[in-house]
This record gives sequence, C-alpha cells and structure tokens, in this order.
Amino acid sequence: MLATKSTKKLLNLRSSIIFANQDLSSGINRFGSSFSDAFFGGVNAMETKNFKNQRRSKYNLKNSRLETGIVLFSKENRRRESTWNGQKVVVNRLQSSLYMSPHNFSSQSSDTPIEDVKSKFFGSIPRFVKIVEVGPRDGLQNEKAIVPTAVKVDLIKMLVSSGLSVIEATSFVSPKWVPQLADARNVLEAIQNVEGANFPVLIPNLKGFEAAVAAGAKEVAIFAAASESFSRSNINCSIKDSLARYRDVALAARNCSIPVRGYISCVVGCPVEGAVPPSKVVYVAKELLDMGCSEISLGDTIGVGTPGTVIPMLEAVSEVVPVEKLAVHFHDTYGQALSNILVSLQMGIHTVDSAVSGLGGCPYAKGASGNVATEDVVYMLNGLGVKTNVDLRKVILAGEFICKHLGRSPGSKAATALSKIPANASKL
Ligand SMILES: CC(C)(COP(=O)([O-])OP(=O)([O-])OC[C@H]1O[C@@H](n2cnc3c(N)ncnc32)[C@H](O)[C@@H]1OP(=O)([O-])[O-])[C@@H](O)C(=O)NCCC(=O)NCCSC(=O)C[C@@](C)(O)CC(=O)[O-]
Repeated sequence: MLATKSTKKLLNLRSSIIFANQDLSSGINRFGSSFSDAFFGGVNAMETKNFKNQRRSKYNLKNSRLETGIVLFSKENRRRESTWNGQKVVVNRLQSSLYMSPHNFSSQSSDTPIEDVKSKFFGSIPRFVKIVEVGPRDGLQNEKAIVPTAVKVDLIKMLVSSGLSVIEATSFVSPKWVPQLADARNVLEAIQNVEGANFPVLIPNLKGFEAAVAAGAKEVAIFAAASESFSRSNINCSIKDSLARYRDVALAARNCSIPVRGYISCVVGCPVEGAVPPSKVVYVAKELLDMGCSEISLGDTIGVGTPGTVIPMLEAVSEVVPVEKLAVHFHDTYGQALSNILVSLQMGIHTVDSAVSGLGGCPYAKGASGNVATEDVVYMLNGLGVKTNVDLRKVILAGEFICKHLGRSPGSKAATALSKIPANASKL
C-alpha cells in the first residue's frame, strides 16, 4: 500500500495522540540534543495541524478498537458501512485499513513494506528485528517454585520451533544466589543437539564461564550495572571490580572464539539510587565494548523508563557504541516497554530482548516486574511490517505451556486478546 496524503495525516495524528498521552502521564522534558528535538519538538505543531480538518465521530463504537473516540473523517475519504462485533458502524476507507487490517490478528507481518510509508516516524525503523528471547533465563530465575529441568527444556524447544533464533537458555551463577537455575548444566546439555537457534548463557565470572563451556556453551553473556548499589546487591562487588572480572572472562572467551554479550542493568533507574544519569551507562558501555563484547544490551531492570528518559540515554550511549551493536532490554513494570522499544527502533536499534509471556524479574531488584512479553513485541512488529521470522501463534503456545506449568494466566496482552477471539474471526 502506498501512503496517500491522508494516510500520512492519520499516521501522524496517531503518533501525536500516543505521545500526547505519554506527556500527560509521565511528563516529557525537552532535551537539547538532536533526536530528542526532532522527536519531541514536532508533537504540538503536528497535533494542531492534524486536528484542524478533523472532527470526532458521533458513532458509538463500543467494544471495538475504535472506542478510543479518536475516529476521524477527512474530506478526501469516503465513508463506508461496516459491521464490528455485531454493530453497524460507519468508517471511512482509511480507518478500516489502519484499524481493522487483518494483519493485526495474524502471526504474519503486514504486507505493507515499511519503506513505503514515507513518514519520518516510520522511515528509520529497521526492516528486520532480532528478538533475543530471555524467558528461560531471566523469566525463570525469579520464580518462587523451581521449574523441573524437563519443563525448561521443552519450553526452549517450543521457543525454537516458533522461529526465535536466539534463546538465552540459563545462567551459570552461584546456585546459592539463584537456586532456580542450579540445573544450568543439565539444561544446556539437553539442548546440545537442538538446531535452529543459538543458546547464550549468563555468567558472572570465570568460574561460570568455565562451567558453561564445559557444558557446551557457544555464547555467553556477562552482566554489569550502571548503578553501584545494584552491582553490589546483584553480584556482590563494585562496578570497577565487576569490569575487572569481565575482562578476564572476555580474554578467555576470545581464546576459544566464543562471542560475549554484555548486559548493563539499571540504565535509567536503580531500585536503591533512583535515577541513573546516562553518563554512568556510557562509562560501562565503553568498557564492555573495549573488552570485546559483540553486543551490548541496555537493561531497564526495574521498568521505570519512559521515552523521556530512554531517548537521552540511548543518544548518549550511541555516541560511544555503534548502534548496530546495541540491544534493548525492557521490563514492563509501568507498562512503558513497548513505547520504549518503539523509540529504540526509531533510533536505529534492531535487537530487542523479551521473555515469553512477560515472565521474569531480577531476584535482586525488588519491585521489578516481568520482561516485556515476546508475544506483544512480535504483535507490534508485525503491525509495523517489521520482519522477525517469529511465528506469533507458536510463541503463544509456548507461553501457554509455561504458564500452565506455573499455574498462572499468560502475561502477554496480545496472547490474552488473541485467545479470546473466536476461531473464525482470527487468522491464527
Ligand atoms: C557473582 C556471585 C557468584 C558472587 O557471589 P559471592 O558470594 O560474592 O562469590 P564467592 O566467590 O564468594 O562465591 C560464593 C560461592 O558461590 C560459588 N560460585 C561463585 N561463582 C560461581 C558460579 N559462576 N557458578 C557456580 N558457583 C559459583 C563459589 O564457589 C562459592 O561456593 P562455596 O565455596 O560457598 O560453596 C553471586 O553474586 C552470583 O552468582 N550472582 C548472580 C546473581 C544473578 O544471577 N542475578 C540475576 C541476573 S542479572 C539480571 O537479571 C539483570 C539482567 C541481565 O537480566 C539485565 C536486566 O534486566 O537489567
């Protein structure tokens, strides 16, 4: 679909609405730097311009996605009648394509190539996003009950079959600190012959590295923090000491040609120290890059970030780390994860961490909730026409499998909504 003038108007307006709402809830600051200015500076102007020729619908669109009340009619668009949830509604051609497009209900990405949408808001979004599934590690490390090894292995296999190409399988940390993952060796050995995905594992030191390699690990991830207090509570040492440990690990990994991913926790906020300035993240990111990390994942460990804090942090970090090497890792404590992912994509990042069914949390970050749900990320990316090679239906099945085992309902909004759609109304 080529973007018409009115499509652009509507898309712009949707962006205005999204960010106007953000403004109300979290209070966006104006930042002096380039992306922030380009991003936040246009919101009010656009909003005024776009609202000029629009008027609100008098139709009651209860129970539909249109019930937000933001139903727009522009002169150029023809109206048409449609049925939605048994009610007769009048919508114009643009609304029906934007709000009711079948791709929202399918596991496939939109037919609309993103490059055809000539909007400054979509232009910079990558065509392909790599999803790093952290459910089996980050997701299960915080569970009260210990999940049996066989269940973890089945979960990993289901995630592989959904098309996820990177699945963080477990962590080789002290079993006294994280007993939930004390079976790391057994898990990794059980998936040695599983093809179709890479299985990095988390390690805190050389001891963990050696144990991981002995169990067959071919990729590892180290984890530092931008907050001194969090570093001490999570790995019992200062940031400086952790970086010294990680230099040893990076050297050992280089000698065995094992790629190392570097995590930085608390990139915008810390459960003890509060707001974390971007300069602290920049310092750790540069150290991880210099020691040879192939990818650096920026973690909002307690999920307090909004685009208002995430954008300046990403701007600062991307001054020292090439954007292709950056990944984002958002927890969804305040429901901000998808907004934060969207702005990260707009800034050129194309690797996103998520956990099936929104599992997760860090045992040493009190109050943090789960990771952003993989199903919700895939749903959004499908809607944007961004390829992931992930089959949403199969991730939902994996989420149902693990949630059934944990005795809870799926933590993904997309999975919950799609499971309520009658079979004949869904493309799943
Ligand atoms: C780092 C340590 C080990 C320091 O723990 P420590 O107590 O300071 O270390 P230690 O050297 O005194 O060792 C204590 C015991 O652990 C053993 N040990 C030592 N190392 C290992 C190892 N690798 N594997 C297995 N055992 C190990 C060691 O041998 C000893 O055993 P003991 O002699 O008492 O029998 C500990 O603090 C630890 O394991 N912390 C990990 C905590 C953790 O996993 N947190 C969650 C992951 S981070 C996260 O979730 C954030 C992230 C990545 O997802 C991104 C985000 O969301 O922001």
